Amino acid sequence: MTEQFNQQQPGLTAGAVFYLFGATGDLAKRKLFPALFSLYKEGKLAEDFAVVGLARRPRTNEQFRSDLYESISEFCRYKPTDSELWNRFAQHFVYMSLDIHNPDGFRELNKLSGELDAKFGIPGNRLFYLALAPELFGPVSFNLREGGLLESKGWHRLVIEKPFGYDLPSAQLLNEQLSQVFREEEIYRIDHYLGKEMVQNIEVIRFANAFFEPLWNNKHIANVQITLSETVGVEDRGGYYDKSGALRDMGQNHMLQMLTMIAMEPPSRQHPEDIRDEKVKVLRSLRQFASSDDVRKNVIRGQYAEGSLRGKALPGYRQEDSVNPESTTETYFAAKVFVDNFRWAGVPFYIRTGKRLPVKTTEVVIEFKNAPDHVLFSRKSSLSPNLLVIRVNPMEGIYIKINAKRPGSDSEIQPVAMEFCQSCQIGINTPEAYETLIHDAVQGDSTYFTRWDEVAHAWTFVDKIAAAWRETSSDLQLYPAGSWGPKKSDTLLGEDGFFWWPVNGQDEDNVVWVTNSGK
Ligand SMILES: NC(=O)C1=CN([C@@H]2O[C@H](COP(=O)(O)OP(=O)(O)OC[C@H]3O[C@@H](n4cnc5c(N)ncnc54)[C@H](OP(=O)(O)O)[C@@H]3O)[C@@H](O)[C@H]2O)C=CC1
Ligand SMILES: O=C1O[C@H](COP(=O)(O)O)[C@@H](O)[C@H](O)[C@H]1O
Repeated sequence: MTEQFNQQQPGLTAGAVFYLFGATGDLAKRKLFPALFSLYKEGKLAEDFAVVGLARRPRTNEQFRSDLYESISEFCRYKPTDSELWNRFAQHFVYMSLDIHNPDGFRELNKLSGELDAKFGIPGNRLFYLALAPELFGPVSFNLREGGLLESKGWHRLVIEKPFGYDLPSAQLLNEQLSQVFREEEIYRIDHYLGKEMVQNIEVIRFANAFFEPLWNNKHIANVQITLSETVGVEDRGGYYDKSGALRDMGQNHMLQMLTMIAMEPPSRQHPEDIRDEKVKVLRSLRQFASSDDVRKNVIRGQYAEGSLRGKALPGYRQEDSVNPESTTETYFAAKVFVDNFRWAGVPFYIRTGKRLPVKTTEVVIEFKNAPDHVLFSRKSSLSPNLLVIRVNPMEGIYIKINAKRPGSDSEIQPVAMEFCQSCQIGINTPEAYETLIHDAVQGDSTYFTRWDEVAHAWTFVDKIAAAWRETSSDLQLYPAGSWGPKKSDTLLGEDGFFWWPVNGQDEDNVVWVTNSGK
């Protein structure tokens, strides 16, 4: 059956069996179960679905449903207080103990699937969600085929979690394995940042506003700043993180994806492939670092040492569980990146991410070039650049900074901020990224999933940095936990005459706040 983007029934899901591999894991508990409940509660999941939880440890259906209840009570934006709704929802869930390496188990799973199709009136549609360690992605795919699970009449889709490889060669190997079983259009590679409301909003802000769209180029934009800062350390993921580091964990995927959304050309149609084609063009236009020196000059890396945040003492990265006490893995990086195409020639994109920074925030700042210093303005004050700030997370909204006359003064200019806080207005009703993405996958809409060529181009870019870093770790800077990372990342902008604009949560002086609520 040819995979198609289902545009006929927006909002409604075609019935499917969801196979949740890794059903006893952290991701299922914190994100996937809550997402399914929210979709059900909002009527985006009809009654013709079933979920099979799969992992090795034994669980009865009752135990599994009780795990489900706990997870939803703790992590979902809706609570399971309506017992009739809860019971209806829970009866769609069953559990089967299965080791990925056991082909007989997959044949049994196929039998169970037929029973679920019949019970819930499902037309053979199958969505395989792999919330598993990446080395299991290949074996699961082969066993799905061997077990006969891909022989049903309906569609078959594979949703896979990051990381998609460790570098380009390992990603290629993984892709070759998956391609032996699934076609590219059946593979949905998750990048949960693409499911975030404000990341999806970037396209609308850019293309639906007459006062941004004409200015969106190197004639008017001085620089772009993308910050993904976290207050948490590595928590209990030290084993994974120590092999990955910030560049692979956040840079290769979330940061480059956000950059493509900012920099891409308008797609010719609102179709997944057209949008992804435009994103690929941006990735292809990224200026590759020419040498290891070039990397060291333009990419700053750091690792948190002991420090404190809001009065709480924090350990250094090397003291964290499952981390090598002599580790040189970066928990922070900042880079100056160029998109070498006609629109963006000469505009620096500064990107940074780090753990144990003072504030949890994801923001994009578009800094516009100043208007000419007019004789009227230059006497009493200098102009501050206009800013458009897209706040992605945890606060969602838009903030614009413009210049206005200081009331009562002659021609004194002051910066004035206007803010639209989406999350303040919509509150808990903002869908979680995983809800949006699961819904899209069931609909067959792959717009906000990463296509293989995007992944490959992103690895090509990142591998050059990683290779330079492997040569020596002498450029790794330690920064105290709770600080804004290595001082050298300020120099990255300073040498171009710019600085990191304060993000939400940092104080900004001399700004008058005019919010959408008028307060
Ligand atoms: N947790 C998170 O916040 C995020 C996770 N991810 C990605 O999601 C994936 C899952 O992560 P996470 O949930 O944290 O991992 P966990 O280690 O918490 O869970 C792993 C799951 O895999 C199951 N499992 C392991 N080996 C086998 C096997 N041989 N056969 C069957 N099941 C097996 C485990 O169950 P059992 O032991 O019972 O078999 C468990 O349910 C990873 O790829 C991770 O990188 C991505 C972004 C965020
Ligand atoms: O993918 C990942 O993202 C989280 C940050 O996600 P957010 O939605 O909370 O901003 C990060 O903590 C984790 O290390 C990384 O694997």
